Amino acid sequence: MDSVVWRVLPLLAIIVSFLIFFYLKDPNTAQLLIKSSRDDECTLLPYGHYWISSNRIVTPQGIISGSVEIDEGKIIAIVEGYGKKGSSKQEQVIDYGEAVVMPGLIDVHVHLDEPGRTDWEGFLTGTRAAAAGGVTTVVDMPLNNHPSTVSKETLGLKLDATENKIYVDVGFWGGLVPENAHNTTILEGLLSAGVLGLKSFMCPSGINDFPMTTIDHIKEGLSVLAKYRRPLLVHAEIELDSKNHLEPKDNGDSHVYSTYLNTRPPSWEQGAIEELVGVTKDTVIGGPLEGAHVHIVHLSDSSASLDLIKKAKSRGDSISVETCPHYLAFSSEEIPNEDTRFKCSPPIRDAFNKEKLWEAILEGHIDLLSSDHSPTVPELKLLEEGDFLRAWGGISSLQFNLPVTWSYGKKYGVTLEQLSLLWSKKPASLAGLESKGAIAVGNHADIVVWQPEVEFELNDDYPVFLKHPTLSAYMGRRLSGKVLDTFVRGNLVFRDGKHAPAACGVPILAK
Ligand SMILES: NC(=O)NC(NC(N)=O)C(=O)[O-]
Ligand SMILES: [Zn+2]
Ligand SMILES: [Zn+2]
Repeated sequence: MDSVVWRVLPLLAIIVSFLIFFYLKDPNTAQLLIKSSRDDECTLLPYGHYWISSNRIVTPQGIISGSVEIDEGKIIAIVEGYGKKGSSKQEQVIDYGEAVVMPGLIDVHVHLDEPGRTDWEGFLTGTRAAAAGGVTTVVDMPLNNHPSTVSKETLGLKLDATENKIYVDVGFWGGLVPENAHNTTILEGLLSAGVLGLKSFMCPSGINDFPMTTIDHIKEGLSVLAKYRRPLLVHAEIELDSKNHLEPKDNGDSHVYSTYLNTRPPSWEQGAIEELVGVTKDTVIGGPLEGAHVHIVHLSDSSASLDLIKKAKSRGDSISVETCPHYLAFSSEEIPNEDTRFKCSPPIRDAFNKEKLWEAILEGHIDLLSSDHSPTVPELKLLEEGDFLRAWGGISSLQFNLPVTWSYGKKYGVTLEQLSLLWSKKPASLAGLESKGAIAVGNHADIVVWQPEVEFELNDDYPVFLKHPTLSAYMGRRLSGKVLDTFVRGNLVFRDGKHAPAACGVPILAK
């Protein structure tokens, strides 16, 4: 008898390890570190196999009336025809009626500031805010946390810090800085450790251990990235003229927004993008940098800068661009004196610029949206002093992505399908998340359910989960588009102002 057991045991071990391997292996380009045991605390639902019904489900094939079947965190069927289900068995159905069922938002530009600056934000507060806003995946920027994420070791610190603290899935960009641009071993170490791509600044970042890169550093970075087929995200502003970098006393009243606006003219964006498109010409198919991709973050200038990007795209360069809700919601004319909540770089420009950004979005020249959520502590935002030149630059907005872009976009005719491309499908493809970004069979059940027609006031009674709600430029606004429920890989992580008891988001690493 004993000898039989000893013969069967190794066989069993092999079978079990095969099963574990296939369970953990995600068909994505990027891999999720999925926990092996199902934890009831991860979801507000008492079941894991269920149907979601609605009259407005946004799918890649258009808006349908029907039901989505979810099991074990995945979408396993989509059936057209409201009220119909795929099987006759008694099953759990969540009927949302007229509420919109859309893929969860993927925000590829957030600064969660952990480890090192959890007084600014943090994984816990940041991802709770994300879940409350229907954002099911965020990709965290490599700076504002301390130390910056510029090596395999510093990525390791970030991964450790996520433990039991993330309510949505979180990927990571690594930093391209002069030190690693010149050292392929460090850079490849960082890429092999799983960052989804790199990010660099063409002007000072405001963070000491995240120095800016020149176009030569960028070229070196791109030649490594070409091999990994991952993108480089660039903060594209160049300090062109030192005259623009005046001290407050020389440059008008620092409590007036236009004083700050004049320090960062559109020519700064244009100058940086000119240098970039001089390099992206080599990313065309058959070019020496084929496989590399440049993504311009937070575009504000909708004139010459955008024209350069359009031209580069039309000749086949691998280049894309994002803009952010604050450039689409606000204009410089309406920013009150001393209201430093609106300070960011590149700056929010005039109303004409904003109109042209919307036009570019609707015509498909801007590929995607991101929040560039970049909070700090109220003291550094200088809310009391109201000094635009000395205040921290960064807008706090992660929880409001969907209602803001819907509320301000409606009058330009933005559709639900366009929002879902801009906030889910395109960001997923930039970050290499093949099983996310669309309501499609086989994908992760990452879903937001919301009511576009319901209006609300962002006042002190509104449940805001950001660490420092007072910093957000959206407070006090009336918005439309209320998030009801948020699902992350089938877990109901947020409903009716409440989060699931446990934080069961997972880190996403590139393979
Ligand atoms: N260090 C930052 O967070 N900077 C950010 N600040 C902004 N956008 O004002 C950014 O993304 O450039
Ligand atoms: Zn930036
Ligand atoms: Zn940023």
